[in-house]
Amino acid sequence: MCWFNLEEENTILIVLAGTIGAGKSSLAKALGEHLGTEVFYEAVDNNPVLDLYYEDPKKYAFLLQIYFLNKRFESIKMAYRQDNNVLDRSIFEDELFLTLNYKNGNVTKTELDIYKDLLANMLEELEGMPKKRPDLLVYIDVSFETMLSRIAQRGRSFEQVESQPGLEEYYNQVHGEYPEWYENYDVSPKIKIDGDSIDFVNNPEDLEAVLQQIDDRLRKLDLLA
Ligand SMILES: Nc1ncnc2c1ncn2[C@@H]1O[C@H](COP(=O)(O)OP(=O)(O)OP(=O)(O)O)[C@@H](O)[C@H]1O
Ligand SMILES: Nc1nc(=O)c2ncn([C@H]3C[C@H](O)[C@@H](CO)O3)c2[nH]1
Repeated sequence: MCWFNLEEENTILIVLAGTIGAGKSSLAKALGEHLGTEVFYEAVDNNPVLDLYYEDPKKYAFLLQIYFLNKRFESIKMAYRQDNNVLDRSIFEDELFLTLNYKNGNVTKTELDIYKDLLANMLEELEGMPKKRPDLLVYIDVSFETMLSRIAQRGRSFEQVESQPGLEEYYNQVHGEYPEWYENYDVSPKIKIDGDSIDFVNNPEDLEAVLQQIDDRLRKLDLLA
């Protein structure tokens, strides 16, 4: 497999997108192996705010958004500077969570405005970098039922609906935001993967088919030999 980019910098940057539990980290890992390159995972395990947010979203929403924004900015800056890269959720998805937090009364209008200003400022900085945007966004689409079962299967304690029934409505909201977000995403070419029927985690043939689908798209974009 030969990866090369005919564009600026000789690199390929793929970003993964999709709702909670869609399979982004899993596919990012597989793509990283396929590409033979680094994967920038979302900051979850050492995140000092995430579990607090799930306990008390009103208190911690703004802090969590700033935390993720900072981490995502750091990751994409590094990815833009390095060779081929895969990003498990990117800065372009940040506003989706922020807007939902605003709708739910977890951040104030002032916090929303300050955050949006900061995000715009950061995105402007990225425009000044040698590589200006991802080469491809891979969106994993799953049904709400699949989302819930994957969250349960993965088993992060603070995400479990069993211990906090109110979370089901939050997950429904997050899930509901994604179709429009994907339609409106126009920063780079994009591709949608059916994460319900394709088991790229346990079925090697399904994984091969997904990688093939992504390779084909990269070829059409003249990014892959
Ligand atoms: N296509 C799939 N088929 C079967 N199982 C899957 C699939 N995708 C993911 N899973 C499983 O679902 C769970 C969640 O996957 P993963 O952590 O990759 O999701 P994620 O999109 O990165 O989630 P988050 O948004 O919370 O970071 C894991 O247990 C994973 O093994
Ligand atoms: N509120 C909020 N804002 C974000 O920007 C954001 N990004 C990710 N997450 C949550 C979802 C998963 O539980 C977990 C891993 O994706 O982290 C977020 N939560």
